[in-house]
Amino acid sequence: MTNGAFITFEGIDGAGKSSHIDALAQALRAAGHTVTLTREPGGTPLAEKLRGMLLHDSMDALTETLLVFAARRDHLRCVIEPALARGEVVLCDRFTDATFAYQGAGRGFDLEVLSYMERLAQTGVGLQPDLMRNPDLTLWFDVPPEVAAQRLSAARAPDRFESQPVEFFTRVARGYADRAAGAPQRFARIDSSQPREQVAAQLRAVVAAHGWLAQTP
Ligand SMILES: Nc1ncnc2c1ncn2[C@@H]1O[C@H](COP(=O)(O)OP(=O)(O)O)[C@@H](O)[C@H]1O
Ligand SMILES: Cc1cn([C@H]2C[C@H](O)[C@@H](COP(=O)(O)OP(=O)(O)O)O2)c(=O)[nH]c1=O
Repeated sequence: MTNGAFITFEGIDGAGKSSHIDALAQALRAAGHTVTLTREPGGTPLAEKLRGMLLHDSMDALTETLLVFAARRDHLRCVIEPALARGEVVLCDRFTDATFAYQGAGRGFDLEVLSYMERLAQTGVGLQPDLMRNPDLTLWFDVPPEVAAQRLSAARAPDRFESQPVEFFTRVARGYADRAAGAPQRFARIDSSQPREQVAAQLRAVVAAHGWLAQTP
């Protein structure tokens, strides 16, 4: 058994995840936790190579899904499970909810096949052979797609996913909402259309409510 915690960050591109993950890692470290900060697709040398292909090379939805799960399996085996076994807090920028949202809802890939692949990729990698690894908490940055698009257009050159039209992100956002409805105990919705300071305060309050940070008065 492990005392570690697996916390994932999710949301459409431009929702504001990356703006908060470092600060949360710092707060957790200040509270005495050892934190592994990582991301998907990526987090290992192999998975980072796959990330490069996923973000820049054109491919069909099945190829995309296979690469995403291959990267995830390697990441779980080499980084996430060992960190959790050491009792660390793992903060991961995206995980399987992104696959259901982007490949499933966004690109229309079969959700039942995704569920099967999820089970296959996330089982038998840790100390408990029968356990299917899932996040303990998913921080879902929810923002209207139009707001996210506006933020992104001001921020950076788009990759293959970010250059999709706003209708794609409307489907992706719906995919996240469906995943959240299916696992309400695991998901915490962060209203990411708020100003940055309020988003940070809400985030901190959620993590504190789970006992990983002190409650602020
Ligand atoms: N609450 C916010 N209000 C306004 N702009 C924000 C907010 N949070 C993030 N941004 C800006 O929006 C852009 C996308 O944020 P980012 O954290 O990179 O999103 P993500 O990692 O979810 O794609 C960045 O330019 C960032 O500075
Ligand atoms: C994990 C994952 C990410 N993605 C996509 C979503 C993002 O557009 C992209 C990379 O995610 P991200 O790390 O959020 O990129 P950035 O920090 O540049 O915003 O990969 C999927 O399509 N499926 C997945 O399973």
